[in-house]
Amino acid sequence: MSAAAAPQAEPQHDAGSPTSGATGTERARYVYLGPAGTFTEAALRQVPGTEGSQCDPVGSVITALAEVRHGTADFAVVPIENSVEGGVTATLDDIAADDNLQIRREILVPISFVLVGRRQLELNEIQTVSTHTHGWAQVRNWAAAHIPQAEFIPGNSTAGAARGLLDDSTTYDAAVCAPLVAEQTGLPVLASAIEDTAGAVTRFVLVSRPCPVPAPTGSDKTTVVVPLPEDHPGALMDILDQFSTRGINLSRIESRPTGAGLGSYFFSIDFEGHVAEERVKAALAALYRMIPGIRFLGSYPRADKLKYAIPAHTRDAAYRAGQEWVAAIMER
Ligand SMILES: O=C(O)C(=O)C[C@]1(C(=O)O)C=C[C@@H](O)C=C1
Repeated sequence: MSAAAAPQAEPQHDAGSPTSGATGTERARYVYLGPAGTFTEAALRQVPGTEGSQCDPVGSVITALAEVRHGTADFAVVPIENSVEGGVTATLDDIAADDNLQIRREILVPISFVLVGRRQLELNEIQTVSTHTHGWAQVRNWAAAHIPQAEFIPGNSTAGAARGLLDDSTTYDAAVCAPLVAEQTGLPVLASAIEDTAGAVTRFVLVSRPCPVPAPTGSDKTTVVVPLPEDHPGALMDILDQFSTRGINLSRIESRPTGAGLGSYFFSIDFEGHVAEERVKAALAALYRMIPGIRFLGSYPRADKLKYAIPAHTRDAAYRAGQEWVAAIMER
């Protein structure tokens, strides 16, 4: 099926999809980085159709993606990018590892943190504080100013760190988490709105096994993974050229080590546009000719529904006009 002809596959309609792993009578199973109260759960709750579905917390991003790969879950919601701290490397690396996953939609969650304690404590009494490393990175200036004596203990998630305080055997004094977790647990809030950057946002993605690409909405994003070719001077410039020459705007590009050795990298790239657009097809085909190891991770609707401008000479109509002109020459 061509991408353009593919139906708009909203996740709530996926239960009957042969690629979703669930049949028409089964409920789809969603997994997310838990426990209850993580920002990832807040992202999951924004996905239409999750209300009547089985939604299970798991211990890590890697576990969530593995469940989808192995077909024990239909969908995973995982964090991919934070407006302050950048890419979530566990997600970027794992999602790029093979062709068994596809991004179906993106979800944006505003981020604000509170400091909760095992009991009511003065800030200068806190010796140890736990949270997710990405959470810590977003409050580190506040921590340096207000609890400089506190040692950071990395946790699997913000909510996991906070819920750990309910356990008598936990040794740390405080945790950084979402305000909702303080409400859910009743843990005392020692400080509020402690994020270093007001208005921070984390971007999450809903991931399934590969399936037909949803139809373009006119406000879409595409994610690809491009290995950095060896012995190709100017490779990055040549990669970027494929986008710029076709008027395609990148919204994220990050280089990540492949793990195969020093100097071995791949680029994780998001750009504005949908694989059904002629300019995007042309760019992807050109990249494939240059770097056959390129991976397509999905075209999906933008969460902010922002319409982007497509330069006139790279619109589908312009591509068609060009193709017709060449065809007319061949028919002379
Ligand atoms: O620990 C959580 O609550 C998460 O959902 C993970 C996560 C992340 O990986 O960035 C999500 C949003 C916040 O930026 C901090 C942590």
